[in-house]
Amino acid sequence: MKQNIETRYAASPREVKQMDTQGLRDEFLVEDLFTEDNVKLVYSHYDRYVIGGVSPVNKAISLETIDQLKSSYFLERRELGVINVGEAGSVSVDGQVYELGHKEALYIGKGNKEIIFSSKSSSNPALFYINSTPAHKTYPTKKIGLDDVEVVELGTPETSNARTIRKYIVNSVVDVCQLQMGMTTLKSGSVWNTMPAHVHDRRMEVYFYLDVPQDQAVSHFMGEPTETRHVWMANHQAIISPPWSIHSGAGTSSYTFIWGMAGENLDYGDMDVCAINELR
Ligand SMILES: O=C(O)C(=O)C[C@H](O)C(=O)CO
Ligand SMILES: [Zn+2]
Repeated sequence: MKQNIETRYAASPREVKQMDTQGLRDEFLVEDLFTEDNVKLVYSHYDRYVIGGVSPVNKAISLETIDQLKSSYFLERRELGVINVGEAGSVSVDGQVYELGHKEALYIGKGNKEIIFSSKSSSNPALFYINSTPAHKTYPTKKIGLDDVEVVELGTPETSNARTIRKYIVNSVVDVCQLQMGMTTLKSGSVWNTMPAHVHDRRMEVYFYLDVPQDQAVSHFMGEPTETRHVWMANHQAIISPPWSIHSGAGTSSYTFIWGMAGENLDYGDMDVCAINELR
């Protein structure tokens, strides 16, 4: 089994200002997360965040360590969040099997050696979106189903930003060292996520777009609030947001995205909100 691995370095606002379309895409966009019977991993130097996709179709896939970690197994010094964006599947964690249905999540604590991903049916495979961060302590592995999440409603139809935020891996739901993950779904007719936009210099963030119809797209906005850039994104693509950058998007239809964060604190509400009419 191949693990397709990329490294992304951290870039400063000064460098990013000079980037053209392809430069921005090469630096921040994560494509091809799901290829049959493969693992794709992107190791980012922002908070040493790992973004990945695991797509077991005809066989089970084990998560192996990568050179970037210099560890004997992947979770030797890390924790892992998994959200299944495909059909039914399971994750075996040192022999304990967790069944994950569509949009169910699993938090896996540091120190677990053998992580094996499987689909229930090769004709309707699971798609496991994964995020991983360095961890200093072992917390118990926990499945987070749709009934376990914290739900927040934000926005209004009048401002085209009515959406539901589901917090899966946050410290009020599961004990974590630094990883946070959740899912935001736009209501029909609304297109703007994370508007008003914000930054949080204490945490980097990654957005992974899903439920984007094949002939539609999301224009994702990034950059300093007064120096924004956009990146056009398709279904099942992710984008890295540096801590100094806004992360917001407008779709040509409604859609869903998974956000994941790591850094200085676990305070979801620690955001510096940008006035909409001051964005440039
Ligand atoms: O639509 C939103 O607003 C979000 O989903 C915001 C993210 O959760 C986020 O950026 C958290 O920092
Ligand atoms: Zn944010």
